[in-house]
Amino acid sequence: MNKGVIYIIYGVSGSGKTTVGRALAGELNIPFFDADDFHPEANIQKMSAGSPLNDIDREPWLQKIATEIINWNTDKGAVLACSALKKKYRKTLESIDKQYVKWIFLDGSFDLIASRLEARENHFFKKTMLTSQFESLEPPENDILIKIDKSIDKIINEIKSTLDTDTSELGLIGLGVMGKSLAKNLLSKDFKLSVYNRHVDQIEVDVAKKFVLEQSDTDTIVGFDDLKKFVDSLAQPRTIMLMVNAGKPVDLVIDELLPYLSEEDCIIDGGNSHYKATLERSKRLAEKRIHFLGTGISGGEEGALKGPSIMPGGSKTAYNRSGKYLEAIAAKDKKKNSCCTYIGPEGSGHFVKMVHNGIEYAEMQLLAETYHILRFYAGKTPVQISNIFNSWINNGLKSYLLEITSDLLLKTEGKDFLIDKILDKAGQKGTGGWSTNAALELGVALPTISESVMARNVSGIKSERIKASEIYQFSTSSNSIDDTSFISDLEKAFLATSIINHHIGFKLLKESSEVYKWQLNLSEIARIWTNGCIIRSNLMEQISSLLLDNNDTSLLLFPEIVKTMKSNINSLSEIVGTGLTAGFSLTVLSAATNYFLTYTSAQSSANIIQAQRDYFGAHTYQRVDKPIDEYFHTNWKN
Ligand SMILES: NC(=O)C1=CN([C@@H]2O[C@H](COP(=O)(O)OP(=O)(O)OC[C@H]3O[C@@H](n4cnc5c(N)ncnc54)[C@H](OP(=O)(O)O)[C@@H]3O)[C@@H](O)[C@H]2O)C=CC1
Ligand SMILES: O=C(CO)[C@H](O)[C@H](O)COP(=O)(O)O
Repeated sequence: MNKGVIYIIYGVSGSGKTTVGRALAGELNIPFFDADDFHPEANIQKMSAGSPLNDIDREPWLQKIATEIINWNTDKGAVLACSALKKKYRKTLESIDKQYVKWIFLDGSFDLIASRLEARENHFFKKTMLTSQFESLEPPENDILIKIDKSIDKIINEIKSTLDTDTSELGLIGLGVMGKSLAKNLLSKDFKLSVYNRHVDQIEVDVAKKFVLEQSDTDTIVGFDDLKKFVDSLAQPRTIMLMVNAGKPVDLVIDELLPYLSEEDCIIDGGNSHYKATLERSKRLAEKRIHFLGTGISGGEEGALKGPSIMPGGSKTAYNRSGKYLEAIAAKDKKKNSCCTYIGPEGSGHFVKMVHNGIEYAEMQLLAETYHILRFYAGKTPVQISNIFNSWINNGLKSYLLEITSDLLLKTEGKDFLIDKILDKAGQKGTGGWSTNAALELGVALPTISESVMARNVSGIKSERIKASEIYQFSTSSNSIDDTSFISDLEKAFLATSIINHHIGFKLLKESSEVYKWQLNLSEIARIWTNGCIIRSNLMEQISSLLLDNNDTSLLLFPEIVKTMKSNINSLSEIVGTGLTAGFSLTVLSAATNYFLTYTSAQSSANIIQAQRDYFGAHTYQRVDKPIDEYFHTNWKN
């Protein structure tokens, strides 16, 4: 482990060493010690009798403190209040490497300190000794000098800003797509930053230093490819943000960091880590008294630069200390509140981000299907489809994903649309699949999201799809259609599916909150998703205000939503029927329709499933005409 810094607040009696020392220790979250508590009894009696101590009296006292300083240095550091008036006393106290000792001298006039001492009661030090203290005082040399004729808050701020001149308040590891944007965002908010990127011979050389040189103001950022120097450049307790790829890289970086960290330091993992991995990391780091904030960040490269949506979960102490950086760089909602909020205990931040991405997967698939049917059933060009999407935006369906899809359709390469040049195999990094696994574990239905994952999987078997299409020779039909009513139905189907998808995503959040006892505030989660993130939309604004009134109700049961669904659901069924008949796969639109029809059916087909289970496996069933806690088995063959 790295060594802790000892901050020694010194000056004559009455200068405020104890008050300032305690406050500074609180700010830095390290222990406070008063040198007076280490006096041998003989010294206390001598001082109480009004006799000044001589250097022989002081020697065992200073030696005892010097030994304590060595101990505190191997732990997480400390703040010490000590008169230390003479240079030789200060030399005795400097029992550890100089770099770990910060001397802070409290400077006040005789009159000011005398008036403060007069106001003191029950203290063994008498005002008459002040003169000898001033006589003994040898002026400080290169120490931090703080004038005490101001409030305690101002004194602490001054000490902190002076200490901060040679340290950064925040460290960021990983200057990839997200790391670079977040670093620029943090700099724009005037935070003092150290950045680190690994060195890989001939591949990754001086990445951080080059990044620093590209910035307009290089005074507030320092770049490193040496991890120890990076850690040493940070103010303690440290806050270090990781923006590296999820999975093994996160553990590798944490393992490399650990030898240099001290207790109370905080690591923020801003990548898309799996929530269970975050839970494990939190436990492992808590054993070393290091805080961990598993933090979902959404907004892509541009969002990270201009203001993402941020979902931190984990140590509340760490959030209280380091959350200010995240809140400052996050996007702002319509009321100018930060789109960053403390989500809940360990793992919850990354769970919420995972569900965000699950909703994102289904919204993307919905847009892909909508584009596909407009292009190949309704025969629209990319430009016409872009215009249709824009008209939907103007009608109130505004969402980031709809906007970028409308935009990307206009991109050309020579005479061609770029969209036609892109291979139809969708990639994925896992968050959609993780959401599906979580839903299976928690027994939640997640059809729109899981079907979007499956659609990406099927898209991946491109060569087999080509072979199958040649064997089956199915053709899609594009009968002459009534443009206006088809596009109007599609718009309604799009809205209905999007509502169903959000209902499904929020149900997963609700169930996780109950099972893991996270007490998720769903309205607040929807609020921080109204800006900065990939799934920001008008619908999210509505969801946030609906959930504000009732955190427990399923979305599809809110009267406002019921009204919207009632006027759109027929169009959804209509579009799915038409599309499937015409030979188009509508994975998410169908999944949403099926979910909705099951969800709104008082009588489902599951009685047949129960009868089958009991028939072949004696799994028992409940009856509609008997109490719910009674189970029955039938001998079906007789
Ligand atoms: N891109 C996006 O839109 C979004 C991404 N995320 C998440 O943010 C995280 C970062 O993503 P992104 O910036 O896009 O990824 P990049 O691939 O652009 O950058 C990854 C960074 O991690 C570093 N890194 C990788 N492995 C190691 C290692 N073993 N030791 C040290 N450093 C390592 C890389 O260093 P080097 O340059 O040396 O390889 C690089 O700086 C991921 O978890 C991602 O899922 C979250 C929201 C949006
Ligand atoms: O988190 C994100 C946005 O919110 C990322 O863009 C995410 O990595 C996209 O996921 P995938 O690559 O699986 O499509």
